[in-house]
Order: sequence, then C-alpha cells, then structure tokens
Amino acid sequence: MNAADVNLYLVGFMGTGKTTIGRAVAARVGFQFIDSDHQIEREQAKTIPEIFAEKGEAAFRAMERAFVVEGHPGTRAVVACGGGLVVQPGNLSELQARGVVICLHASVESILARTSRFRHRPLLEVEDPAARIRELYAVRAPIYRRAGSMILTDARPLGDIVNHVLRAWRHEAKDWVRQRSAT
Ligand SMILES: Nc1ncnc2c1ncn2[C@@H]1O[C@H](COP(=O)(O)OP(=O)(O)OP(=O)(O)O)[C@@H](O)[C@H]1O
Ligand SMILES: O=C(O)C1=C[C@@H](O)[C@@H](O)[C@H](O)C1
Ligand SMILES: [Mg+2]
Repeated sequence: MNAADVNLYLVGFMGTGKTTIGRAVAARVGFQFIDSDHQIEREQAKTIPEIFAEKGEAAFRAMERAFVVEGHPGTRAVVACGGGLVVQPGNLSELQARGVVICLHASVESILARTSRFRHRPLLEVEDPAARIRELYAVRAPIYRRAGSMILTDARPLGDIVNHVLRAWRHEAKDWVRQRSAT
C-alpha cells in the first residue's frame, strides 16, 4: 500500500478533539471522515445517551467492537474513535493493523470546559464530572499511552494541531507500510 493512502485513527479521552480535528484533517487530505459514535448512532437510530439508558454500556461496547471489526473502509479514511473504544481488549491492535493510530491528549481542565457545554456523554452525567474525568483518565492513561504518539490539544490554535497531526501521520504511515512489507 502507498503511505499516502494509509488510514488514520484518532483515539483519546472524551473532549480531546478527535471529532473536530479528525474532520479537519480528513478535509485537508480529501479522505473520507468517519466517527464511530456517529456511525453507531445512525445504525441504531438512537443517540448515545439513549443507547446507554436503554441497552446499557456493555451493549454499546459490543457495537463499538462491531464497528472496529467490520464498520469502516480499508483505506483513505480518517476515523475518530469514541473515547472508550480502545479500552476494550483487542480493539487497539485491530486499529493498529489497519492504519496509523494517534492519540489526542488534553488536561482535565480543558476536557471539563469542552465537555460541559453539551450533555451527550453519559459517563460524565454525574455530580462531580471533574472527579469522574480524573478517575477515568487515571484508569485509561496507560492504554492511551500505548496506543500511539500523543498530541496535546490544550490551548493551541486548531490549525496548529491539525498540522501537527498531519506531520505525525505522514511520518508514521511510512513506517507502517515498511513494517507491513517486511512481514
Ligand atoms: N483544540 C481545541 N481548542 C478548543 N476547543 C476545542 C478544541 N478541540 C475541540 N474543541 C471543542 O471541544 C468540544 C469537544 O471536541 P470533540 O467533540 O471534537 O471531542 P472528542 O474527542 O470527539 O470527544 P468524544 O470522545 O466525546 O467524542 C467541541 O465543542 C469542540 O469544538
Ligand atoms: O469515553 C467513553 O467511554 C465514551 C466516549 C464517547 O466518545 C462516547 O463513545 C461515549 O459517550 C463513551
Ligand atoms: Mg467525538
């Protein structure tokens, strides 16, 4: 495969900017943009809060698993992954086999500010969302660190973050192709 066609998967905690950055990066390179949360909502004809309330988190995780295994194209896609998608065993290695994985990162303060504006993240619908973010981030941090190169999205112009992601992706796509052709 040509390095210029390799998929990009954006992973990371809620509110780190996967959807926003992913859409902008896809537009820059003319790739298809896919968001796992949006695709699941479309397929289920329900919002994520409705899925969590009516079917439970475990059912949502099974939908994410199905998305990873069969829900997206082979090449030329930028995929924004739901914040908990790589926490489920096996999903990260599937993504890494299909393209470059980059992890977006942000401080608890930024995440809190960005997620408090909208109420569509059921895991943060608690009395003390800051404590919940710290708690969840602590559990997930080792998994996110393993996922791929980390790009900080705090207090930086969106265009800078997009350029940084593009550079990291281009660089890593060459290694990704090299490794695959060596095996
Ligand atoms: N670099 C940034 N600076 C300021 N605001 C940002 C930045 N990136 C994203 N935002 C804003 O933060 C909010 C959350 O961003 P976004 O929905 O892209 O996050 P996400 O990582 O996709 O979250 P989730 O995992 O819940 O889907 C949005 O309102 C977006 O406009
Ligand atoms: O971090 C998480 O577990 C989640 C993140 C969102 O993208 C959604 O997938 C959902 O709200 C769960
Ligand atoms: Mg998103």
